[in-house]
Amino acid sequence: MIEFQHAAVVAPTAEGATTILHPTSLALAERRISIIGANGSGKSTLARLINGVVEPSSGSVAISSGSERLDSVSNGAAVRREVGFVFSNPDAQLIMPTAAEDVALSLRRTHRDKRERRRAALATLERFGLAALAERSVHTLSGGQKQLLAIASVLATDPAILVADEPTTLLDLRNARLIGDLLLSLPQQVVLVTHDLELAARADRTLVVDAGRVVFDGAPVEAVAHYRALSEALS
Ligand SMILES: Nc1ncnc2c1ncn2[C@@H]1O[C@H](COP(=O)(O)OP(=O)(O)OP(=O)(O)O)[C@@H](O)[C@H]1O
Repeated sequence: MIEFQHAAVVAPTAEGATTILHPTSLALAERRISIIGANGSGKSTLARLINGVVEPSSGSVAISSGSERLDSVSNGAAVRREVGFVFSNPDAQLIMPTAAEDVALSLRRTHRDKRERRRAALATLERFGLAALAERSVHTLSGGQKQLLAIASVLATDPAILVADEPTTLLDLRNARLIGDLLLSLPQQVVLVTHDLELAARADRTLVVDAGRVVFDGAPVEAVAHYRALSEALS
């Protein structure tokens, strides 16, 4: 479960301070949650609060399971172990020379022994259909393969939650569908920020963000209709 309690984000600007996210309270328990909204509305900020990359200026964000509650600020390191994050551009995430080494890097904490770590990395690649690419330089992979590898690297340590910020934006139709299908079929709780309204509509619950506020929270099909109406009102 992801809990926002009056979480707000205010950023300093030359003119003073600007509110990026107004106080927001949410209890997110559904397995697949999508977040939609216009450019600059605050979706990434909302997503980044979940793993503590962005800290709330007031209020709190926490993940909980059973009686355990991990605050994104005071338990930041533990939260980041439980919340994997995938960006739209896999180049920002893939830092090792080969695919196998990149997955192994994610496993450095959980698998201290080098040979064990490599075995686990290869097993992860196998699980995502990437075994044949294990020794390939990540620079030679296609955009779709890179994104799949970035997701595999994040999921290698089996986080409880996966937050993906526009993971299909840079992909062609086929790869966008492939990655979208994969994300929605994961056993993890998935929070998906996307401009792909078809994909967003396949979630269990959808948040619509507008000008730093969650303006709709509910059934995906109704959320998409709400967002379309908002966009039309502006044009
Ligand atoms: N650290 C910061 N300082 C000042 N302004 C910021 C900061 N971070 C974000 N913003 C502003 O807050 C607003 C929301 O940004 P955010 O990245 O959350 O939007 P978004 O909905 O994810 O947009 P997009 O769809 O374009 O990725 C934007 O106007 C952005 O410029």
